[in-house]
Amino acid sequence: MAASKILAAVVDKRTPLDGMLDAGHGNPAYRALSEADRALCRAILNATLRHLPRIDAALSSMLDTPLPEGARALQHVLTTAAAQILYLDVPSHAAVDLAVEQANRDPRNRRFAKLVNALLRRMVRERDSILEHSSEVSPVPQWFLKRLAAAYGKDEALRIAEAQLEPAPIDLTVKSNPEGWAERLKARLLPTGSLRLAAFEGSIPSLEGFSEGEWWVQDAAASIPAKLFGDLKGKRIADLCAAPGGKTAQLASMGAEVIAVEQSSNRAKRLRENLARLQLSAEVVETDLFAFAPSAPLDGILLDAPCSSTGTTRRHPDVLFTKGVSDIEKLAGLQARMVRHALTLVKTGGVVVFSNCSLDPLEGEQLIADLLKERTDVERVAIDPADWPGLQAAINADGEFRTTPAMLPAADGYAGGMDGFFACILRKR
Ligand SMILES: C[S@@+](CC[C@H](N)C(=O)[O-])C[C@H]1O[C@@H](n2cnc3c(N)ncnc32)[C@H](O)[C@@H]1O
Repeated sequence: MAASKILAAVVDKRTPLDGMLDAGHGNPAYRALSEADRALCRAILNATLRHLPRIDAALSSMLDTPLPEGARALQHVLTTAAAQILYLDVPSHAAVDLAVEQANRDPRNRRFAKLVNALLRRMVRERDSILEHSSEVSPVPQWFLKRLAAAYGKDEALRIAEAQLEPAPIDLTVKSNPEGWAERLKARLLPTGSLRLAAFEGSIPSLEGFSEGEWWVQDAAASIPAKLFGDLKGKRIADLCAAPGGKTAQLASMGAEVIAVEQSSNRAKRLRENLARLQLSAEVVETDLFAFAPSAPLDGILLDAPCSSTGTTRRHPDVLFTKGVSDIEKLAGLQARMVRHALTLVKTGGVVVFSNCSLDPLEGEQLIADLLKERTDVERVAIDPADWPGLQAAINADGEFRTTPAMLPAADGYAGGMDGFFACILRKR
């Protein structure tokens, strides 16, 4: 019940999923559920959104005539039931019964209850053949597949789209001794220096080293930008979009004097809490970065800018339904202004590391190419693939990092993939 309502808010109103699944302030239908039902609701929503184009295709191939325009609520009931039948390890008959009950409960949909029953029962019977044919349908919405194909070519676009069907594994960044922690946590040491946990369902805080602040959760790709600074001992660095603080923590543990700038006070609170657990220190400044004025020019800036987040669809499958091309264009414009502002805050010879978790060149390669065309006082410092063994394929011809979920093959029983990230180094001449 809650799942189909929340799905409606994502798909019809473009409401991001995270906020609605917040235990304190989330959607009332979700908050009314028990812990176990909340977990099931999250699993249903993630499976539904991850496979939505394929579920929609399967449902419409089984309907002689499309559902009427006014039956959106019914469509969401069917889609969440189909996700359970096709992609979740839950009893199919319970999913069918619940969907029929939901149709009966809503006066607008009551007349469709028999259809819901027949359609979903057929889906249970034909499950294997539906799944077999599902690969004929793009796993991501067409608008996104088109943008991926234009940027990466058709074959790579499909590999990236397929990779986003897998939930992201959990990666950790450790303060020190990655080999030792890999052994203790039975994790795989990745070429980024991150640790990847084996399939994990427990609670993160119960893992060894969490309460001692020895590590934090951070996708392998997200750990790359801070590492691009090299030696940071004694350097003054501002992290301009800092919360929840994964990169601030890296900069602080690399020995920098860090100013963490964050405009959202809720997120700044989380950043402070995270730093406290990790026993790392940074000056936290709660402000819009455009109003941030350090007392003296800085040695460096990390600008991990707000973006369309299309590189994080493995963990946020709602992104492809809440964001679109106009958001990418708008965010690219904001990032272009942010990076120009960041360049005013560093000293001559200082660097700005620019990064974000978008897969779209408009927010990465293109944005930097436009900046370099316009500014002769800024140069790009090429990242040397020889410094990044195992990640050479993620460094483009211009010396920028471009990771995608299709990179980093699975190995030794550990999942593959990493977030889509763009990162580059700019130096002020
Ligand atoms: C992609 S997240 C940053 C993630 C962070 N760097 C990390 O590694 O944990 C972007 C952050 O920038 C903040 N932000 C967005 N616009 C901002 C602005 N104009 N000034 C300061 N912070 C901003 C958002 O509130 C959000 O916390």
